[in-house]
Amino acid sequence: MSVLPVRIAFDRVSVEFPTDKGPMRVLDDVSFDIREGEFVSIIGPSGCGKTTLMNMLAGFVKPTSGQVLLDGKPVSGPGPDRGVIFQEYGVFPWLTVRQNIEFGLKLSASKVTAAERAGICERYMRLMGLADFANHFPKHLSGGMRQRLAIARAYAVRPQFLLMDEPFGALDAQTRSAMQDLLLEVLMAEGKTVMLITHSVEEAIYLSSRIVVVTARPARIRTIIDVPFGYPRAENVHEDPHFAELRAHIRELVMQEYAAQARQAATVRMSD
Ligand SMILES: Nc1ncnc2c1ncn2[C@@H]1O[C@H](COP(=O)(O)OP(=O)(O)OP(=O)(O)O)[C@@H](O)[C@H]1O
Repeated sequence: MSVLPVRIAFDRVSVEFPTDKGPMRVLDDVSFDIREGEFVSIIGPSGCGKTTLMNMLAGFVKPTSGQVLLDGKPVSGPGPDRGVIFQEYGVFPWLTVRQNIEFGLKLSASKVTAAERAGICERYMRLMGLADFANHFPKHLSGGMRQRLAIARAYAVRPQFLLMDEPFGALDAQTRSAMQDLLLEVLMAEGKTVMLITHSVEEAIYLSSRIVVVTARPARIRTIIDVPFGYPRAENVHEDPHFAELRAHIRELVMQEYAAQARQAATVRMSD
């Protein structure tokens, strides 16, 4: 069996941010690779450093030590090869729904004609349930619709990499599940390499090929778990007994890290 190439490499990465009390270490010696076409989820306690990990890959934050490599080259800044979707709506309030989706396409290195652009726009507006709102501005959309617009904007550019930070966290359960299925469809059709941050163990197992569990801050790798389900992923995988076992196992690990975080916080309070 041929081994697919490594596209993303975190190589002994540490990050420290300056604070009033001196440098705060957020990531500590993190190393892992993501291969072509892999879907890797990152899961761990709140505030442990997951977004910082993604921000380095997106090119917004530089490591204090170690390096983040994209196809073997250190990340030097943001680029159109990486579609980034944040927790908070990444839409331009001064552009309509259609203009928001078209925006990235106009910038995109892969030149598309105006007719192709219009076609891609229509397709994503339809898929995201936004077709009737093409000429609306974001302020007239619900929070969930704005988030779907942000997702549509990222997908429309067809980036090689999708970097998603809790993209579905603010959506209602039904929309969240529809968005997960749509993401799997987009991946099947276009074959991307994905890094997803999520607080949902269920979501991580349903979507990923591997799950990286990170520790309480400073985030280190606690363990990396191979998800034993292939693609296209059957929707009823949720009912597989292995799914329940894996969910219980990962929940236990994450709970342990939350407990470690609470202990650390108590120690800091006592030493204040
Ligand atoms: N640019 C920055 N300057 C200073 N501190 C920062 C910066 N970015 C993040 N931090 C701090 O680093 C820590 C980790 O933040 P990060 O957003 O990476 O965590 P997270 O695991 O993604 O959290 P959550 O799950 O709650 O989104 C937090 O304490 C945060 O306040």
